[in-house]
Amino acid sequence: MLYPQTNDARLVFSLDGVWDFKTAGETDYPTEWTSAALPEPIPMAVPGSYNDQNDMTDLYDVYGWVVYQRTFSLPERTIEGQRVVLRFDAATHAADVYLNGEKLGSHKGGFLPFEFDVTGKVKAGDNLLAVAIDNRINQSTLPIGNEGNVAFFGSDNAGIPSVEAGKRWAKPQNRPNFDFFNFAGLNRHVELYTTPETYIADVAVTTKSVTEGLGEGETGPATIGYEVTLGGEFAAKRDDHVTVTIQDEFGNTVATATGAKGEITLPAAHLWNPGAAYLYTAHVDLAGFAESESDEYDQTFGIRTVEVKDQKFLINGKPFYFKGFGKHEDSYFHGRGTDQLLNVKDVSLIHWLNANSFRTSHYPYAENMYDLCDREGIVIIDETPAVGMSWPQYTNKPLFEHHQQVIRDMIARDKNHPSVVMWSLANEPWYDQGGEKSESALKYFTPLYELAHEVDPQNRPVTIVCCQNDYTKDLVTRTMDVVCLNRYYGWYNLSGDLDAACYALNYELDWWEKIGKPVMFTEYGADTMEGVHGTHGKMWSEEYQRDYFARIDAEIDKRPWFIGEQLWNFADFVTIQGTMRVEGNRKGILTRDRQPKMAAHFLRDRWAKIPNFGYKG
Ligand SMILES: CCCCCC[C@@H]1NC[C@@H](O)[C@H](O)[C@H]1C(=O)O
Repeated sequence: MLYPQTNDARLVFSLDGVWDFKTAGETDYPTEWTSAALPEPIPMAVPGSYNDQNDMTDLYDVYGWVVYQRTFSLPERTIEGQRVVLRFDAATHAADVYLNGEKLGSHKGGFLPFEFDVTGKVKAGDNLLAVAIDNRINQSTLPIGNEGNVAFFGSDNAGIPSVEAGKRWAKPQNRPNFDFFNFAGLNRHVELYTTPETYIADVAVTTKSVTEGLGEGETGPATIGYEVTLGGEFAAKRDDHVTVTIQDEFGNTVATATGAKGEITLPAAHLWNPGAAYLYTAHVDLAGFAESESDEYDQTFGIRTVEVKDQKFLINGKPFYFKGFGKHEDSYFHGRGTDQLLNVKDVSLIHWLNANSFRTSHYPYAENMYDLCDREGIVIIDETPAVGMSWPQYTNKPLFEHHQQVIRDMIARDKNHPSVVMWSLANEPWYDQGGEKSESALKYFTPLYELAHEVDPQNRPVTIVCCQNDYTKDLVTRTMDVVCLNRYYGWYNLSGDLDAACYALNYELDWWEKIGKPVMFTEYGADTMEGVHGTHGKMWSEEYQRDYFARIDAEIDKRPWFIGEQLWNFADFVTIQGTMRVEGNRKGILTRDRQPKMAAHFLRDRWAKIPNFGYKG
């Protein structure tokens, strides 16, 4: 799905700003709110989660529907004879969309874009846009919500009559089976855009071959593939009207081709590398017989290959070592709302830390973060919102079909980003119960692994991120291209005892050595309250977090097939309230307002000495 672009053939109108907002019911919303002005609305900024924007009411406890509304006006000359599309970069978690009182449709899933063709429905002059959003999560949504009364890390004294009576009496709430706050609403940009009636619907660029072993700044022959998909009335007859011009990062034309699909060899290609990005632009031109069939689109891309081979993760044929973290889209006031300034600051902190990568835990992030990483040479593991799953889900057919759609949509959106080097199907699905439960997980995830490989034009590696589990009974993780481990030896188990933690880690790594796959950490860490210290750092102290990484890293350094260390987490982040969380999860090596804890300085020094390539030979 192409990101909206303004050019000679297209126009983009942002619908961001302050909308009207009102909370509605648990299971529905008043129909009249979709076609007439909201009664006594409150202001709500878009993009942004609604939860933290108003202190007159507790929007952290919303369970069910809210309604956003705004009017907008368009001049006749900009929409006449054009295709007009209404696009949501995301709406969390489910949305019903109405334009001038007519329901355009619905969308399920809170982290990927969706759009409606509103040609002939949007009018010159004033239009009323109403969006109803449901924040409920359950056993059939991604992410997963518990349908009982306890969330992930929630506490309970089940069985006590008074407690059970209180649970029955309590007002319904979301019970996330995941460890991040369920921020909701119009978290990302909303826009209208126009295209000609026959238009460029999609562009896919792949790297077919490169000259391996090039040093930084060196060039060599490379071949790329491209495929342009057209849409609209005359799409089927216009493939030969497509021209593709490849421009280097200075805008100079370095190659051209005609036809909707083909290969182009550049004799002196600059490769995209971690820490040394180089972006080209594929300028796609559709020259129809009339203006209504003439379109253009600029698609940036990077020339690089990705491959798993001999227990190594190769980028442009060189063994890459992941240095980084799991992150969250999480910040004061914005909640999960997209914030380009924070993205720019976080990327500067990734550089400051001498890191080179992160995982989009635990959902696809906003597109502008991937664009930033493309230009900054930062590597991304792109993850679906499948977090909190366990064996009842593995036979849930509607959920499986939704998971398939999420994988298709995520890859369709992110396929051209050179920063994206691997897809993660899920985070910490519980699947080590053995027997038919472990088998049911394998039956669920194997087709998803195959689907990701099938729908990705670049055929990148595919993984799944497994939690601290009985790895001998986990039949799924070992089938992935890369084994991604979330391990908390010394925190959630063998707590405070780093000697025993290292022993146990090596005990498990000896087992993985026999599996013959590349292995990396996608999570390891310790909750840390900034300002807590000790001469013999105990848990929650800054010294313990530093010692934790120092000790564990010394062990993984001994394993040549251990290809990366992504710790948990880049920064502190908000979760549900509970006995295990103090204003959220404190495993950040940075505080939520991005100040470094002691471990950040240790890691910055460690990672300064670890090269992007060849660290393990
Ligand atoms: C009992 C072992 C469970 C370990 C689970 C560790 C969790 N992984 C997923 C992340 O979203 C959580 O924040 C992390 C944690 O709790 O800090």
